Amino acid sequence: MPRVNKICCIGAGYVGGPTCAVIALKCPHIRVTIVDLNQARIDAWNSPDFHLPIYEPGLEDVVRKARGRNLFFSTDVDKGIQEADLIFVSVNTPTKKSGVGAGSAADLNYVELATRRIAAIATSSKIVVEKSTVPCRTAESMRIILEANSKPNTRFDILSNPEFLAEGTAIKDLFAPDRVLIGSLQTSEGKEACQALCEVYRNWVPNDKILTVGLWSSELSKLAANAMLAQRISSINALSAICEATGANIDEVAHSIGQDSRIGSKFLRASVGFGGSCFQKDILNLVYLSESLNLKEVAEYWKQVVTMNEYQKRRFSKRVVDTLFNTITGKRIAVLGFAFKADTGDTRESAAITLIRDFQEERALVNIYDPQVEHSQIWSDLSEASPSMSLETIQRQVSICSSALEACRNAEAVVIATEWAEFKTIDWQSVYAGMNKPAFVFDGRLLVNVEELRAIGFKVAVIGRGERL
Ligand SMILES: NC(=O)c1ccc[n+]([C@@H]2O[C@H](COP(=O)([O-])OP(=O)(O)OC[C@H]3O[C@@H](n4cnc5c(N)ncnc54)[C@H](O)[C@@H]3O)[C@@H](O)[C@H]2O)c1
Ligand SMILES: O=c1ccn([C@@H]2O[C@H](COP(=O)(O)OP(=O)(O)O[C@H]3O[C@H](CO)[C@@H](O)[C@H](O)[C@H]3O)[C@@H](O)[C@H]2O)c(=O)[nH]1
Repeated sequence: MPRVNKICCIGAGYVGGPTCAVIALKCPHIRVTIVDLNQARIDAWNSPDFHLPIYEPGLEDVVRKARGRNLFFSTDVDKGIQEADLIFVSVNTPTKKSGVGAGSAADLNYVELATRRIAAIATSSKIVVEKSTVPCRTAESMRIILEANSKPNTRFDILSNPEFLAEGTAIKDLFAPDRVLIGSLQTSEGKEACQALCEVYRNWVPNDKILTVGLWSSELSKLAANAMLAQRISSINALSAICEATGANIDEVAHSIGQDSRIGSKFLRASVGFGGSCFQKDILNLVYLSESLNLKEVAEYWKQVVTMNEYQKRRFSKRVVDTLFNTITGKRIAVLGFAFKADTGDTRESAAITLIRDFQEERALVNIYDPQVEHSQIWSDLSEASPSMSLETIQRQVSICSSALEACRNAEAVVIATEWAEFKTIDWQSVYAGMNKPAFVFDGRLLVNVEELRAIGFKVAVIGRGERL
């Protein structure tokens, strides 16, 4: 069995960075180099004050312990490839924006470029591990590219090792994963390569949590896991609409059904809609795969999960407008939270972006506060969401504030878009004093104590609760 001494990870993003930093920490005998074409990102990973490019609880501590010891960050992709005996491909696989499959298929250009680079540079045998989330059978395309371009006496074994970490809990998830999934060809060489990667994980993951399967099952399991998780959220959000219309309470409904051990209590939190770089992209990927396989009904089934999510976001912004007497023109709305979930600075597909765009279209004034998201990121997301508006126009309507209290000053309504823990301890009495009356709170994250806020004088609307404000 080949022994892994040197690992290279292509892609220093949300997955490559934390994943390989943890491998370096847990495997001091392995030299891990994370490479990326993006100089600014690598500089941030190497920054002397550990101002890392990603905010993730516990990540700085891991990087402090391993960087310079057996963990390195570099833009020298070729050297990283050349030296490694195992290479993770952890590049982005966004939804295609143009061409065949635009809007649903995964853009595999980055995976292909990285694969071609490996083929061009490698002069010794490598295990190439697909870490990015990809459609079923991508490993086959990678194998064909590598074999067609390989040098004499150089062999490539391809593995699929999808990542299941969630942002905000990435380090916790990597330290104690529910499972590590490794797919390989069921040949003796494929199984040997698989065992070599298993050995790496065995340094800290119990053996019974390391699952070895066929390549295609591994690739499909990743898409399936995200589709099932997102489907739960769309299901609970669909029920939240029924709650609002009937007077049932979604918290009580979620708790009641979650007690059934066959259903389970996790991932049943109604919200303003799921966001993040993965759920929508991966479901659309599954939809495209189903369509390409002529499985029209299967494609329609999964597509509905995304449709419901869009509906939930729209339903929420419409509720804000309807409640504020059918017009928000010229009214100030404080949006608390811009990240797609708590404990991350990531804003990809964040529901807050859609809400703010809807408020802008109604010509409201919007104050935003988020404890982690960079201001430049907010401006770039809002510009992308409203391509017909210049940044100057957007900035006449939208302000970024440095605290929740500041954002709420002179506002008519507060909208909670992200479940940051600090929003649970807001001094609502002071917020109320600074707002125009009647003062409204729209809780899209089931976060506030409704009775307490009503006692102060607020009118409170909560997702999945339809009682009078
Ligand atoms: N973000 C998550 O929580 C998460 C979790 C599990 C799986 N995934 C999957 O992992 C993959 C990576 O996601 P991410 O969030 O880390 O993306 P990301 O955009 O944060 O990082 C990808 C990095 O790859 C680099 N890159 C692209 N092509 C390159 C090349 N040819 N050579 C060197 N560097 C290159 C980019 O510059 C970028 O820094 C995706 O397929 C995603 O679906 C993401
Ligand atoms: O009960 C819930 C749980 C989550 N969410 C929302 O769903 C989105 C996604 O949350 P989460 O899954 O926690 O974060 P991600 O980082 O997107 O992680 C998902 O996507 C990753 C990328 O593929 C996978 O690796 C993870 O296993 C999978 O959980 C966020 O907007 C959450 O606010 C809800 O609305 N209700």
